[in-house]
Amino acid sequence: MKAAVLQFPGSNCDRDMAVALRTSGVDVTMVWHKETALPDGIDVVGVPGGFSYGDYLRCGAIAATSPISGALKAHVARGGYAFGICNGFQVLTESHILPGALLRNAGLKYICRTTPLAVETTDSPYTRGYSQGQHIAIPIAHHDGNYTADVDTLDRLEGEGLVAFRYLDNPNGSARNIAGILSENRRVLGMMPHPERAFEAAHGNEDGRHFFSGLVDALVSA
Ligand SMILES: NC(=O)CC[C@H](N)C(=O)O
Repeated sequence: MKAAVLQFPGSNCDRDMAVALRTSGVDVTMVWHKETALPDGIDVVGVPGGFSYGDYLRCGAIAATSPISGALKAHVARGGYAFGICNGFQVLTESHILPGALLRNAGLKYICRTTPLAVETTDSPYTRGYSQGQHIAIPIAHHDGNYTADVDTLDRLEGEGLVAFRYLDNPNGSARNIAGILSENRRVLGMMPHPERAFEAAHGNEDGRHFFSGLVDALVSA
């Protein structure tokens, strides 16, 4: 199984994402933002966390117009798999690959801590490694994690079971406690918490491991 991990100037979770994927058995190629094509035979694209382009304009807004973003949009339009963590989620909403937007945290502060989540659906490659309703603890580190969308979109996401994760403590003011969502075809996921930072014993928490092992199981059997 092959993955591409995108790298923008200011990405800082790209190597963590690659380590989590590689440790899960995935062949990973790092792809610089100036590339206009993804490597051949890619099964999934990872859009990592960080501060792409210094968070200028809005988090993820400039990355959404970078050369590689055209290839990402084409990959998703073809039904390809992709996931964005934190700044990656912001890139996916700014690219209009996923609906809604990530606003400044309600408390106006950067928050860096581990937060409890509920797994809202197991019907996706990213969440199938968990059980329905399972409570997990995953680190967050962001200042713009306050998920918002219009009421119709929020109703649709909930009605179609496209909310992947919900905060149990809503640290940032997100609408309906949403921490992560899926695309309509369930092949694209965006989430603010960082499963790659809770991946191995040295992290003191391995709750993020099943995100990657579930993805590998799903795509190997796809
Ligand atoms: N860890 C991250 O990816 C942070 C995303 C973004 N820079 C924010 O602070 O909201």
